[in-house]
Amino acid sequence: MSAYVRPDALVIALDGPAASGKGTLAKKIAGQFGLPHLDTGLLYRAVGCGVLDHGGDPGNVAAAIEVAAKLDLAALDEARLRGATMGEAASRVAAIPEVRVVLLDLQRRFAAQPGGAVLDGRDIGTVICPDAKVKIFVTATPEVRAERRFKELAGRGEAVTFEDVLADIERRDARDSSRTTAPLVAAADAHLLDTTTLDIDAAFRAALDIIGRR
Ligand SMILES: Nc1ncnc2c1ncn2[C@@H]1O[C@H](COP(=O)(O)OP(=O)(O)O)[C@@H](O)[C@H]1O
Ligand SMILES: Nc1ccn([C@@H]2O[C@H](COP(=O)(O)OP(=O)(O)O)[C@@H](O)[C@H]2O)c(=O)n1
Repeated sequence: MSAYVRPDALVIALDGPAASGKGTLAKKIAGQFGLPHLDTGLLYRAVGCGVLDHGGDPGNVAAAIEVAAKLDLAALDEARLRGATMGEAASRVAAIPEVRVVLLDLQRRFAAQPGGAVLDGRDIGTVICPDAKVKIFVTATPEVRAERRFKELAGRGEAVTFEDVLADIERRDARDSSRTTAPLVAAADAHLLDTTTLDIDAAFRAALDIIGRR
């Protein structure tokens, strides 16, 4: 069952590949407009993490569905979920169509809050909120994205190399783009925002410009 979104609500959808900067932009946009923000990648990371914690394989359909069905948004351990191994596990459970079905309603209900909401992920503009007022597809070259994620993970004390991070990003992008259900693809009516040569402030200004032109 899909949630009813008021016609005057400002729903903003940001999608894009790993470490393109969509989460950073989504947070800043939500702050600017006083809207709630949902990082939908965290949901898939939490499912992957839950399966791993029970000693399971993220490719195990039954185990992933069971964890997804019991997901508690209030109990997400964000710091842990942002670790490199969780990104890979997330991408594997995210390729299971039944897991996506279980998480669909939760995301739509979040988007249906009275004033609107900002959601970031892979399929927000295409599947979760096809009627979003603004859709932005955030990209950057794989090398620049890997550099950003490498700095982030190294800053958290994770023992990673740039080469490992780049390989992880390319593997996840390929899996996310080629899966049959809700693949990573820009919605036909999304605005493309390439952040390769933009710092966070410049990317934020470009996003505000897109939103202002809606
Ligand atoms: N335009 C940018 N320039 C430089 N670093 C950025 C930019 N946007 C985001 N970052 C940094 O890159 C990393 C990944 O950004 P994040 O917003 O988490 O990406 P995503 O949500 O697309 O995976 C974070 O450490 C963030 O601070
Ligand atoms: N709406 C979404 C969000 C994330 N995901 C999956 O979850 C994984 C982790 O998403 P994320 O947004 O936390 O990853 P990063 O872009 O931050 O690296 C992605 O690689 C996707 O496989 C998805 O399928 N659909």
